[in-house]
Amino acid sequence: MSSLRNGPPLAMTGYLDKEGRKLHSRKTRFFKLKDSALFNHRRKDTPPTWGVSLIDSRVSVGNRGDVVLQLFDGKKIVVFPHSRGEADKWVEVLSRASRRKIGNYYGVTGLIGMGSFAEVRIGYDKATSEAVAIKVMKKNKRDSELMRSVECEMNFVSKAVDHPNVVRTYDCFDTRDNLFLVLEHMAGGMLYDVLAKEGYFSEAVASGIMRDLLAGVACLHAHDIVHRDIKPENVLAVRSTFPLTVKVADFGLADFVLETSFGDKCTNGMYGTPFFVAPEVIRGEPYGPAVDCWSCGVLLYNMLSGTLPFDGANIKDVLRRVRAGSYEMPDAEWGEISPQAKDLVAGLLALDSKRRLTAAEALHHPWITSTTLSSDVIANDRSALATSSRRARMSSMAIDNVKDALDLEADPADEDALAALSRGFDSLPDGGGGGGGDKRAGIGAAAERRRRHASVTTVGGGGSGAGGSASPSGGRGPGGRASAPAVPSVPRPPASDGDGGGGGGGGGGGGGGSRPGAVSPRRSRRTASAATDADAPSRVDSTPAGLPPVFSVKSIMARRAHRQQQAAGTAAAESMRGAGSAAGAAAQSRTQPTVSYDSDWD
Ligand SMILES: Nc1ncnc2c1ncn2[C@@H]1O[C@H](COP(=O)(O)OP(=O)(O)OP(=O)(O)O)[C@@H](O)[C@H]1O
Repeated sequence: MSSLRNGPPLAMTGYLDKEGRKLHSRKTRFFKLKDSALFNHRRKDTPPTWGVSLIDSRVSVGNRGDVVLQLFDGKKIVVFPHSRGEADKWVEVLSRASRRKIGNYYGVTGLIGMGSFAEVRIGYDKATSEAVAIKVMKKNKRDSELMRSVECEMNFVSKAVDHPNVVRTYDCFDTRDNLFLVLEHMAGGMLYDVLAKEGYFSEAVASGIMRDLLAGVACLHAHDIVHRDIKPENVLAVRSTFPLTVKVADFGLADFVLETSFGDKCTNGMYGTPFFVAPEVIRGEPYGPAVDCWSCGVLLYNMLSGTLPFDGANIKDVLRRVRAGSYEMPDAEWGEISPQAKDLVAGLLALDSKRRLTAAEALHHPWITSTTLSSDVIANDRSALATSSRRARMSSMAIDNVKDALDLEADPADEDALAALSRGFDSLPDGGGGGGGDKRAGIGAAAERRRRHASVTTVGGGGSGAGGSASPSGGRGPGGRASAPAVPSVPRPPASDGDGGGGGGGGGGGGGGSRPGAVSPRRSRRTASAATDADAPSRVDSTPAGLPPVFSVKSIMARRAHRQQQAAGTAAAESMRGAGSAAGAAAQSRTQPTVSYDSDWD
């Protein structure tokens, strides 16, 4: 935390004798200072009985060896430290706490956007006038998810990660009611909004973006941090002009990996976004940094083709496909894409996390290191990328329920619950970003694709890396390279708009340039199979042998609870219908601008 501009959040604890307000009797209490908030505990190990904000308070030393705190709202607290030295320390740190007001250092101008747990504002550093982004999380102790997110962000800040591809945290102010993170302002906004506006771009552009992303992820992993939520919305662009520089953002799900007795590094918990989540997370296994590499693979697949590798009619379907790890590379979208690019996708989407490329390995992949990638635009229209990003975001709300849905699978009595879940998923908005609601990158697109394309390459599934048959790079379907859709022959120049991000605009034209003939070395560590199959989604639905069963005591309890909720006619099914899940409803209510923190600024 030492790299923060105005110092790390303050921390101090100790027993003090507190003088009662009326009778002036003294009681020994444990006090905990957390940046600008002071908490009173009966004992060290009991929860706080009260907490006050010290911002704008006055701290003085009384003539009885006491420390007097005059709070901004007029209240007075008198405490007696147990020694003179202790008193000096408390006075010093409490005085600093009284000045830990974000408004003393940063000004705020407008709203950039709202996340599930935070709102992000644009602001400026009062000392330098430099633009900053200020993420405000309003603490709500009853919202355990939110509090966990606050904790993750704080833990991340404590690691003081400093890397050109990780969004910098300049400052952190932890008040009684809010957490303020002052971040490097990413003027380009969300990567996918920039790409969607561009519509068509080359492998060279995509490779540069992946290099940045992988470098950021590799740095996190080197610090033993697993991001756990790598998805398009969490990849931000420095500017919206090309060449793009992107950085990893949002550490609200980040966790530290622990060394297991087997020497593996792992964490656990059900987190992520269905389209981007790794199979080991769905299987409820302990997992590690490899989950981020999987998500990078999904993102790369999506960025190159404009479609998602694991798609389906509902979330359950999507997760089933993720769990099977089998995806297709239809020639219509992939025919034009180089074998090296496909090889990297396959390396990152290896079902077996131990055989998956690490971020550091991926950085050395020929498609990333090559300086001769084609700068001809790929004929896939990616103006719907922002749309797919938004849908992924909405669906992230439902993941806990989806786990239950997977568990419910075998029980016909729960069909209603599943139907409700599917309805919730299907009712997710298509989003409006960019190219006029092209659903190709969204839910249900897989089925549509299968209908349209007779020639596909199927990768993964039953046992990646099991011994290397054809690599996906070489495993084209019998139809060979499909001809690209007709597009204007002149490549579009890169957008030259100003900073500030942008909603996804229309696609625009693109040049269907020829690919360089280079062929990458094939990875031998995964299995790939070519197949021609226009209408056989079931192939990817089978769970590979060796996966643990999804039934658990927890799932049985969840199912029972679900039934009880249904019987009582309560919220579960309704909220799933409305927002994708019960969690969705809670998250939805969070999207209202509720943060009130005037006293911290003024
Ligand atoms: N450093 C930044 N610079 C510019 N914009 C940012 C920055 N950080 C976040 N944003 C934008 O602010 C908005 C909210 O971001 P936030 O990280 O809270 O949530 P999210 O990633 O969109 O969603 P969630 O937390 O629900 O996954 C997003 O539009 C995001 O692009």
